[in-house]
Amino acid sequence: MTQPKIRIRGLKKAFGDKKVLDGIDLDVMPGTGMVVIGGSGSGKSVLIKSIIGLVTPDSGVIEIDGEDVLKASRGRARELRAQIGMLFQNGALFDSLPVWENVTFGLLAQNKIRRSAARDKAIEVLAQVGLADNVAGLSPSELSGGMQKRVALARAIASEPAIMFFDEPTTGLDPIMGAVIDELIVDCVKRLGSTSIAITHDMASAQRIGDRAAMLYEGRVCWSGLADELMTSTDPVVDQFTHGRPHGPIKMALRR
Ligand SMILES: Nc1ncnc2c1ncn2[C@@H]1O[C@H](COP(=O)(O)OP(=O)(O)OP(=O)(O)O)[C@@H](O)[C@H]1O
Repeated sequence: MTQPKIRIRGLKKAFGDKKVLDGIDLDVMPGTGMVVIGGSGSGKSVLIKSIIGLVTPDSGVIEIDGEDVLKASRGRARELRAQIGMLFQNGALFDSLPVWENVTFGLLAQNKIRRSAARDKAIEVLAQVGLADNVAGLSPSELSGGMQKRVALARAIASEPAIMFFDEPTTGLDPIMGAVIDELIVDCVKRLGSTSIAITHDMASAQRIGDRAAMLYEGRVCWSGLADELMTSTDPVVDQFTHGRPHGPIKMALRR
């Protein structure tokens, strides 16, 4: 049987008395794309942050290539996590640095590239996301939202990561630019043969970039299946969420 690239079992995380993750089980098979959906505050970001090491879970297992990063030595956990490239929701670009330095930031920080070669490398990666040479010297603040997403994607793929995480990659983009970014994501992931996890609220995007999908609800994966089945699922929670129905099993915490 093929070993999952990422295997999560019984993952729990509470903040104070608030149980955010309450026993997450998830398998992501090598070379496949998993989309994680769920309401605001359902723990999608906490899940991703637990995998990349920004949040320390209370208990559970997070295996990468069959090794539990939560039990591994600090050095080994860092090695396993070094395979991960991340596209943050807001791009997380540094306005104080030109685009080329943003793109090669991780490579320079890990001494994977000489500074003298960084600009050429950035131009090469920028071309893969459809950006011209002259963008390399600009500040991120001079770019449109769509171009910033492309730069952030270029940074995420620069180290050719075996695993890629995308946190709401199309949020804030118009529908056409959203579809263009999704196409770039699918192309990049396919070219690199990477395994991916994407968080999204955009069902069209979920179906474009995901092979499989998992829905978080009440701290657990309440449903998982093919991304193509998201809109036709008869699961009442998935049906309410994907169609944005105001009434159903999901009770929204309304502010008074
Ligand atoms: N460091 C933290 N300290 C305290 N509470 C936190 C912390 N990080 C997350 N939370 C809480 O955990 C819950 C889940 O947050 P998370 O960001 O994972 O939600 P999400 O599903 O990604 O939501 P959204 O779709 O709105 O981005 C929220 O109630 C949030 O307030």
